[in-house]
Amino acid sequence: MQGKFITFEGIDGAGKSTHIGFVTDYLTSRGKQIVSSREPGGTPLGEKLRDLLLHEKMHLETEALLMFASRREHIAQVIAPNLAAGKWVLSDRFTDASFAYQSGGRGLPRAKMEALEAWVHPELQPDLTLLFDVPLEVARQRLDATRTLDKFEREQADFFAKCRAEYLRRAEQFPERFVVVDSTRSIADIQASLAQVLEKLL
Ligand SMILES: Nc1ncnc2c1ncn2[C@@H]1O[C@H](COP(=O)(O)OP(=O)(O)OP(=O)(O)O)[C@@H](O)[C@H]1O
Ligand SMILES: Cc1cn([C@H]2C[C@H](O)[C@@H](COP(=O)(O)O)O2)c(=O)[nH]c1=O
Repeated sequence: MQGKFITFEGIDGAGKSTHIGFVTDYLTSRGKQIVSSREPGGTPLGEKLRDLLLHEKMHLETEALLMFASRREHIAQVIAPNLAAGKWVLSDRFTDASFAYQSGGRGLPRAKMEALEAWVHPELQPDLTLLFDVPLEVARQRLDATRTLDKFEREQADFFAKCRAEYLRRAEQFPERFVVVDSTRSIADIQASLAQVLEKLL
């Protein structure tokens, strides 16, 4: 039987990476085999592209194309074969991030993103997308507290406002797969909600 595909989304600092370990443990305890991965990245070539994408300046369309190049490799090497083998694949970001960042944040016309999506994965969509949603100021405080910022994380508030708005628009467009998680709550509260969401998928 085909496994399920779960994606984790949100603006930088929203808290999505924090919960991937919890979801992995929860599903493992329910007998699922889990493969956890990320975008950009997830394969040796994808990780090289990630390094470029997070640290080099480039044309907006180059950025969008490299995101999808990394994704194509990720689907071919990790996502598709593992789903076919019955494993559950968790990905820290997928195509909704391209809509949020390259279209919403940077302004690439949505039609171009839709064309790339239709080319690279015409059949594949996540079974569940967890969108961790927080006001920009909360995300910014969490980031500042923890790390050296990359190219995206150094963007201004206006950029993240547009990314967040595009994420929320996607959630409205695809209510059958999106769950918007209020990520201002405590980690324990969020994980209690996640358990309820996951139960419905099992
Ligand atoms: N609900 C929460 N309450 C308080 N702190 C949180 C919460 N969720 C995450 N954090 C903290 O915020 C910081 C950022 O979290 P995390 O790395 O999960 O964010 P992220 O959305 O994955 O960011 P990025 O996309 O940049 O990797 C971490 O220090 C984490 O411990
Ligand atoms: C998949 C994808 C990612 N991005 C951006 C979003 C983040 O700022 C970085 C990845 O960093 P993270 O800490 O691992 O979340 O890349 C993007 O702009 N477009 C995409 O498609």
